[in-house]
Amino acid sequence: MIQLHDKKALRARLRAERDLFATEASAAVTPPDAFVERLRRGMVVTSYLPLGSEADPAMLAAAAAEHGCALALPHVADKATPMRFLAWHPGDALAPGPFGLRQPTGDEEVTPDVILTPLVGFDARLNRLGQGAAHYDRVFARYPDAWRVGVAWSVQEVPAIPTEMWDVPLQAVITEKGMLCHKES
Ligand SMILES: Nc1nc2c(c(=O)[nH]1)N(C=O)[C@@H](CNc1ccc(C(=O)N[C@@H](CCC(=O)O)C(=O)O)cc1)CN2
Ligand SMILES: Nc1ncnc2c1ncn2[C@@H]1O[C@H](COP(=O)(O)OP(=O)(O)OP(=O)(O)O)[C@@H](O)[C@H]1O
Repeated sequence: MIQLHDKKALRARLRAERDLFATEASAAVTPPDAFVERLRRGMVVTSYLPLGSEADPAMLAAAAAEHGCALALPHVADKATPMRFLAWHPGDALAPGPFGLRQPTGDEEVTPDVILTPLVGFDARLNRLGQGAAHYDRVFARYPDAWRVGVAWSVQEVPAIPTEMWDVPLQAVITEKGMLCHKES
């Protein structure tokens, strides 16, 4: 049985390590060939705008846009309401949301083909630790056919993330060092 405090303590430790890495390193997440090869014209790719020291997926989103993909960003109302993905074009207006987020102002909900996913921690089996609100866990359950790609700094990898019944693993993780991918996906 996984104790709630295990995840809480791991989250706190990993956020601190991520903050340190972001202040000391001048790393960037660039699009690996294996990511670009999966992009097709007309796909919907959801990105996110980094909070604090999160890895920035901007160059992955730019590669997707160059390959004719449509972009979207997450929109949350609060911790309890399910997250939605709203269409967004680079340069479109953003509005302040909860948790210091900047969010799209439109109301065009889209179905994702590729979900670029922020995370607090991951392991080699591509289990993911998030903010603890289960926003992405619920999205993964709702869109099982979307390609689930985590975006992170390499220092966010740990030997094992405690998993629970509802956790849906990622299929790839892209860091400043490249892409980890599950062979079958
Ligand atoms: N950049 C980004 N956008 C995102 C997420 C995310 O993790 N990162 N989300 C993922 O679900 C959704 C927003 N949900 C969130 C849920 C909880 C917290 C939260 O508890 N934040 C902490 C501080 C986090 C930190 O220091 O890194 C807080 O406010 O105390 C943030 C976002 C959608 N957009
Ligand atoms: N698919 C789901 N539907 C409804 N509730 C869920 C679902 N998945 C998880 N939860 C609830 O959300 C809580 C937080 O889950 P968890 O700690 O795994 O979040 P997380 O994966 O770290 O966060 P996130 O996905 O937002 O980044 C759990 O205690 C669980 O009760």
